Amino acid sequence: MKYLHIAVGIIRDAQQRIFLTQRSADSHMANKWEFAGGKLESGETAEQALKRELNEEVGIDAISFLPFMTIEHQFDDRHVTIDFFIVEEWLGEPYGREGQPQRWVAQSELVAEEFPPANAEVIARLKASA
Ligand SMILES: Nc1nc2c([nH]c(=O)n2[C@H]2C[C@H](O)[C@@H](COP(=O)(O)OP(=O)(O)OP(=O)(O)O)O2)c(=O)[nH]1
Ligand SMILES: [Mg+2]
Repeated sequence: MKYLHIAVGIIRDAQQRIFLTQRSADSHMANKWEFAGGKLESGETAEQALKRELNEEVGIDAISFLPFMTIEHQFDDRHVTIDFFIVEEWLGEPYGREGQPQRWVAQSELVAEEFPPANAEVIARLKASA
């Protein structure tokens, strides 16, 4: 079993819209929509990984972010711990820097089925507070 620690950013603008990107067709959870982020590298904190991944994947420099929740999820082939952060201040304009499709969605209109199953509780909490 693989054990992975992931840091992801829920990028939210002043109109309460959230920035999503689509996972590639050849990745785990292929074609699902996600919050940008990825695996912690050795020696990194979740916050450091978050900043690095947001720069690599969506081209922004995160200025301030707050922990939102941590989820443990068992997939068939891996166990993941995901630290979700709300990101509300950044430099630059987010875009799919690795060529991945992107979109902004109103927080109240997020659809849980579009995301990996690990995200269900996070989506429910975001919608409940929208
Ligand atoms: N980024 C992200 N990953 C998620 C979310 N929900 C969820 O279950 N995951 C899972 C999918 C993957 O198994 C893992 C994230 O790994 P990743 O493939 O993005 O890792 P990475 O960016 O470091 O990519 P790589 O270097 O392995 O290509 O977490 C989410 O909302 N965002
Ligand atoms: Mg990633």
